[in-house]
Amino acid sequence: QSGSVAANPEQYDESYLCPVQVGGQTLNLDFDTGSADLWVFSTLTPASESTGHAKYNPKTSGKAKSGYTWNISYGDNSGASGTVYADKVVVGGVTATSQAVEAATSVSTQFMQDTDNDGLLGLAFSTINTVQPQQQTTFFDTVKGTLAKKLFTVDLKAGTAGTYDFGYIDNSKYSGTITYVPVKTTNGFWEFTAGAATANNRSLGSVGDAIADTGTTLMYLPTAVTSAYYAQISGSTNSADAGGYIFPCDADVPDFHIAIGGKSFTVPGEYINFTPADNSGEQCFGGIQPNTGIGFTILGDVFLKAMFVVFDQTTSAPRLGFAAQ
Ligand SMILES: C[C@H](Cc1ccc(C(C)(C)C)cc1)[C@H](NN)c1nnnn1Cc1ccc2c(c1)OCO2
Repeated sequence: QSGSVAANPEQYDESYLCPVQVGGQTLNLDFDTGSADLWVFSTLTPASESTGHAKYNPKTSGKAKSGYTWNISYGDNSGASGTVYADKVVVGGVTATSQAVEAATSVSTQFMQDTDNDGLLGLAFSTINTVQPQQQTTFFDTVKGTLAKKLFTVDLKAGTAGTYDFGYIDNSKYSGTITYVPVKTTNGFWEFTAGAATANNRSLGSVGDAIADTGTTLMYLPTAVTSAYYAQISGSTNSADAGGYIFPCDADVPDFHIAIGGKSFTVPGEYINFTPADNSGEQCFGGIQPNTGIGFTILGDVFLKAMFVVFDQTTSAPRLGFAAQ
């Protein structure tokens, strides 16, 4: 089988939500290549924590996996936990007849507050799934064997709907050729080595080991690369108040170029002029921030929305394919 689902951006492209049928109920989920749990707001989530969210009702067709629990905490200190059901999950027509659906019985305030978000659908490697006593497979791993090709592609866009395609590569969605690089799976992420970064024809240094993470909004780069980039924007500062680098909204924000597999890819400066940093709208928050304290270099949505990316498990060695949109 194969299929395609829309990826709808929230305001400022903070995250992208995709309609998914879970036990026959449609929920808008944040597809996350940087985590491996499919969890949803549910009728088991206290009303005080779930107003405004679509909820999964396991009573309709879910089969309880008794004694199974899950508990996830994300790098931004948000998190959720709950119990586990097996149910039918359909994404863009691709059907998992019995997928582990992790029903939330508790969610952190960040999730309560984002009422567009009805849960996450993890697309990292199942080795980092949090279900106990027995780890469960991601949606992709559950359906992989039934897909025309064991891959999915990600085509996020700036300020408009993109797509996640499962089982095929749509050649109309990218320009030029796809450049493939090997993936290191030991940490459970789609982790690869990126190369030299430049802006205004000046070297910013090497980006190095990085993860392709659709669930992260921004790019979190090595501090040396980040400071070298902002040295090119007059008036930019790393503001503890704002929580990162900001600059005058009318600044000339240079394009960011990154070498992957020997090819150069461009993130337009306008994607890096990310959002107003304050109500005055005078200062703007950068789409590139330092990876301090995160432990990984993360190429999130600001990077991904300039690219067409193939998450490929067609061979025993997973790989990532990159092309310009
Ligand atoms: C943060 C997301 C996971 C998430 C998504 C959405 C949300 C809200 C809907 C409530 C807005 C919270 C959480 C990411 N996914 N791979 C993730 N999950 N675990 N680590 N990361 C990457 C990281 C780690 C640390 C960081 C960060 C990023 O941004 C700022 O500091």
